Amino acid sequence: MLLFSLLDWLDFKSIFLFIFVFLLVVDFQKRRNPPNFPPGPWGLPFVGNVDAGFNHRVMNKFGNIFSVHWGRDKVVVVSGYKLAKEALVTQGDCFLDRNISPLFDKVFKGNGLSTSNGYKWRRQRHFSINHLKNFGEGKRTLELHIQLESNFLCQAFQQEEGTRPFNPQHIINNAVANVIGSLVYGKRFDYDAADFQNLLQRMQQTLLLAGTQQAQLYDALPWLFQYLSGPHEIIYSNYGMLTSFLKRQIEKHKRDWDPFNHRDFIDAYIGEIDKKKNDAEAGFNIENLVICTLDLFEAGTETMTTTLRWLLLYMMKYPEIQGRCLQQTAKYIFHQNRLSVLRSILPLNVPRLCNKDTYVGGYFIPQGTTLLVNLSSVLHDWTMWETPHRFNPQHFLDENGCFRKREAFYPFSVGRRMCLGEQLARMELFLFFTALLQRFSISPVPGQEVSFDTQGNVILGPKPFHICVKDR
Ligand code: HEM
Repeated sequence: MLLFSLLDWLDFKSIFLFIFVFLLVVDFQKRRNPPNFPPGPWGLPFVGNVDAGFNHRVMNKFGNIFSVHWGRDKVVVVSGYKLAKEALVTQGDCFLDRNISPLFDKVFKGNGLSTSNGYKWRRQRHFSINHLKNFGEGKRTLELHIQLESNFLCQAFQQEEGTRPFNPQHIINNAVANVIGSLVYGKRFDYDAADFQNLLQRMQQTLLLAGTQQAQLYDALPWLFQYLSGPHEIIYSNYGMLTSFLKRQIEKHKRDWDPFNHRDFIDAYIGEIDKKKNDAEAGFNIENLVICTLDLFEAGTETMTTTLRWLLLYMMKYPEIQGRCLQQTAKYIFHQNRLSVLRSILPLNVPRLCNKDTYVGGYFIPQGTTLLVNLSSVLHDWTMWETPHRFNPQHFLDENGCFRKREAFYPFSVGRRMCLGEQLARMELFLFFTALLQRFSISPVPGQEVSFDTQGNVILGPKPFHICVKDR
């Protein structure tokens, strides 16, 4: 009896061992790189180089081009101005598509602006850029919205004025969300509206969780991790809330839609659904409208909040630069609306997928490879900047104090898939920043060092901090 059970057990053990070895061999075969593929560090079986510590900061030590494995994907990472430009501009057409991770694919399903590809992406992007232009530069209404919102922002700072330190994050977040909200669904929310605050906090939480090691593991082995608990559950519940909020806005717009008066993005998009009803491939439908609005809302809120928070930190750290900004109505930092803060808040671009065999930096990149560009490394490239690791507004000024354009200014990325909201972002940063600076002097909490410690992997923000403001 005992012998039989032992044999049974041995059998089970050997079958298990056989399957494990077999899977290891398959995994090894799958990971074998073609000749002249960029070299890279060895990763663990099945999950590859998934590691929360493996972010843009440690990437530099592997050289300007290297490869890693992230679960199912072979990923090539390029750094430095020369290679980033080659990949994003010269070879840009080979890397036009996005590689959407399983975690996000479940929500976006090939829709939206940052997560669609091919003809659908081209039509959606073209429509959105036109819309931003008409509401922004053309009609000037967007500028008015921003100015109106900057009054609310200053009022909120005013309430905190004096010696009481406060964390400006949620006020700024609400202000920038209101700008994108006025553009997308034509509405702003007060800074003490609890439901809206909750929504914004969930959006922040989602981006922080998306950069964690557990989220990377989900992407490496989605078939396993979808049955286990982890951050993906919170991420999906947050997206559920966000999309319900946007669906409610869309429903309201549908009810009182007027073909002769398009107040915002949703109105214009509903009109486009009708115009494009014979072109299903272009993807103009309500499902896609939800995802496009989600995309604009997400892409245009946390990025802006984080940049403005960095600006406040730099102003506190360098009071003499704050003084010079004020004298020159902030043109010292923002000449011709150009953001000259040497920080890449999105250290890596949104992953691209190679759509045909090509070469970058002499290395072979086969179709199907994922490309990541280390944008942060371009902003810290020794060959392009005089003092790449110092906050130095002189980088953008010539010897006569006039603005000079810099080739390696890549925070919005470059090429056909670069940031769609760059013009809006520049206008908004300029107007918010100058409004705050003209009204208040900004200083650190007495006795506290200004810290540039960061948090987040997807968006690189400062850790929460407090400021003191005083009426000028
Ligand atoms: C300081 C502010 C911002 C920064 C630094 C920034 C940066 C970026 C970067 C690096 C990308 C990825 C480009 C690539 O893959 O090569 C991107 C994409 C995108 N951004 Fe921004 N962004 C900012 C503000 C905004 C705003 C305000 C909007 C909304 C209007 C926006 C909408 C988008 C969209 C929709 C995409 C996806 C574009 C596509 O895939 O075709 N961004 N942004």
